[in-house]
Amino acid sequence: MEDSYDYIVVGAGSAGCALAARLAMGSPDRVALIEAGGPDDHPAIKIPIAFPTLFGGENDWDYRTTPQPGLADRVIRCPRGRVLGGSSSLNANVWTRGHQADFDGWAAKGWSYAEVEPYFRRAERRSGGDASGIYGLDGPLHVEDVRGESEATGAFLRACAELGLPAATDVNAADSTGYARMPTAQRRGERWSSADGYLRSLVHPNLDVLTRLRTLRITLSDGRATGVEVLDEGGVRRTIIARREVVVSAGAVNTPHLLMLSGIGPADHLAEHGIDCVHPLPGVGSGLQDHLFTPLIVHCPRPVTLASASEAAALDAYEKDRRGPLTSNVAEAAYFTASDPASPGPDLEISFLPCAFVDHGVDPPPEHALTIAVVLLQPKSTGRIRLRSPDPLESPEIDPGYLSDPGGDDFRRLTYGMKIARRMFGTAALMPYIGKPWYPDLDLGDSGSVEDHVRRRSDTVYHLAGTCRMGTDDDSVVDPELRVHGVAGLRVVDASVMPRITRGHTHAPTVMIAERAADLLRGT
Ligand SMILES: Cc1cc2nc3c(=O)[nH]c(=O)nc-3n(C[C@H](O)[C@H](O)[C@H](O)COP(=O)(O)OP(=O)(O)OC[C@H]3O[C@@H](n4cnc5c(N)ncnc54)[C@H](O)[C@@H]3O)c2cc1C
Repeated sequence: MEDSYDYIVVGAGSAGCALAARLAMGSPDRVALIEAGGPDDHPAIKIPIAFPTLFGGENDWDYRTTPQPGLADRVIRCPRGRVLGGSSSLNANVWTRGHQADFDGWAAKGWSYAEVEPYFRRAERRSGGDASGIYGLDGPLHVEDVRGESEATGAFLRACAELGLPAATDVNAADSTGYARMPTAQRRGERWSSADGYLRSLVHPNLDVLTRLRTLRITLSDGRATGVEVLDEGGVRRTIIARREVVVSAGAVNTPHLLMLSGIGPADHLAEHGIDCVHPLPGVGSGLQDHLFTPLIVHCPRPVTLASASEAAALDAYEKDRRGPLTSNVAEAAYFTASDPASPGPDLEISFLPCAFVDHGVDPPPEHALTIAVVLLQPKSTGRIRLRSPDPLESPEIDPGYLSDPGGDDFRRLTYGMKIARRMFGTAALMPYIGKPWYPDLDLGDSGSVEDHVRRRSDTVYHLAGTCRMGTDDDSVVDPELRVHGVAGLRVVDASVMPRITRGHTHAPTVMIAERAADLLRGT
C-alpha cells in the first residue's frame, strides 16, 4: 500500500472492480481499490447454486431492514457481498441488462439506451453463440446459458407458449418483454464475478487491490475530497491520499452511509448524530428502491428439481465437468410483462425457480417443488438509508419501505401477477409437475387470504438501488457525470446512482454504469 494514489475506488463490487480495472488499464495513473472484505476464495462462491450458503458468513455484511409495516412488520434479511467481487460474488448469477425504457426513462444526459448499450457490450463475452447479435463477444464478463437446466424449466416455457404469451427475442434485447431463459454470469458452469472478469483476467500493474481494509470516512478539505481514512484488520487507522479523485463504489447501502459519516447528507439528520455537516445534500440515502417478490409454490411429483442438487449424482456431474443442478442459478427462466398497457416496459417479472425457494434458500427443503416468484419491477414504494450512530463500524438503518406506496398500487400489481402465476400452474405443459400447494392456508380465490400471503411471505430480490440518485434537481446527489454535487474530486459509481431501478436484475446495469464512468473519469 502506498500513501497516495491518483484514484481511490472504495468497494470492489460489481462496479468497483470494473471501474478500478478500466482506470488502471493502459494509463500511468496509480489506482487503489479498497475492499472491506477479503479475497473471494470460499469454494461456495464458484458454485452457482450455493450462493445462499454464503449468507451470514464472513463474505456477507448480513444486514437486516427495519420492521416493514407493509410486510406485517417483518424484518427482512438483506445480504450484501463483503468480499472481492462484492455482491457479484454472492448473487444469483442472473445477467439481465433491463429494458430500453429504463435508461431512456432516467432522462440523464449521456445515459439513454442508445448511449449505454455499447457499454453493456464492452463488458460482455457471450458464449454459445449470439445469433441475434445482441451481446458483446470479447469483454471481460462471461455470459452463458445455464448448463444444468431443470426439465421443469422447459415445461414453464412451454406453459407460457400454451397461454399465448409472447416469447422475448432475448431477455437482453432492447425490449425484454416476453418469456425467455435467463442468461447467467457464469463461465463453464462456475460463477464469473466482476472480480473474476476485471481483476484476474486483465493485467494491471498500476492497480493495487487492498483487501480487509475498511473505509471509515472520506477526508475533505475546502470542499474537495482529499482521500480516505481506513481501518486495517489489525485495528490500525491511516489516511490514504487521492491525488485526483475518490470514487465511492460501496453499494446502495454503504455508499450513502459513508457519505453521511463524512458529513455529506441531510443536514438535520447529520446534526442528530453530532456529525458536522461539511456539505448539505438532502437526497443522500433517500429514494431507496428494491424488487420485492411474492412466491407461489407447489410440490412437484417428479424428481427433476433442484432438490436433487445434494445427491451424489449431482455432485459427480459438477465435479466431472461442471454440469448438472449445481450449475443452476435457481431463477432459470422468466416472463417479463406489463400489468398496465400504458407502461413503457414490463413492470412485472414472473420468475420460474425449479425448487421451493423459501427463507432465502438458506435451508433448502428436501421435497421436490416449483416456485413462481412474482417480482415487482417498478415499485412506487421507496425507502431510505439512515445512520444509526456516528460510529462508522455500526450498521446503517435500512428501510426499503416495501409496499408503502399510499395508493396501494404495488400491492395490486403483485396480486395481478399472482393471477398470471396461477394460470401458469394450470397449464397442460406444467400439469405433470404440479402436486399439492405448498401453503395449505393460501386460498387464491379469497382476497383476504391472498393479502395475508403477500404481506407475510413476500421478500427481497436483493436489488437495492437509487440511494445517491443521479440528476440535476435539488434532491439528486450526483450529476450525470457521477460527480457528487458541490464536492470536488468525489464521485459515486455503483447501483446507488440509478435514478430508477431497472426492469431486470441489477448486476449488469451496475457494471454498465462503471464501464461508462471509466470513460467519464478518463475524459474519453
Ligand atoms: C444475494 C443476492 C442475489 C442477487 N442476485 C442477483 C442476480 O442474480 N442478478 C443480478 O443482476 N443482480 C443480483 N443481485 C444484485 C446485484 O448483485 C447488485 O445490484 C450489484 O452487485 C450491486 O453492485 P454494487 O457495485 O453497487 O455493490 P456491491 O457489489 O455490493 O459492492 C460494494 C462493495 O463495497 C464494499 N464496501 C462496502 N463498504 C465498504 C467500506 N466502508 N470500505 C471498503 N469496502 C466497502 C463491499 O464489501 C462490496 O464488496 C443480487 C444481490 C444479492 C445480495
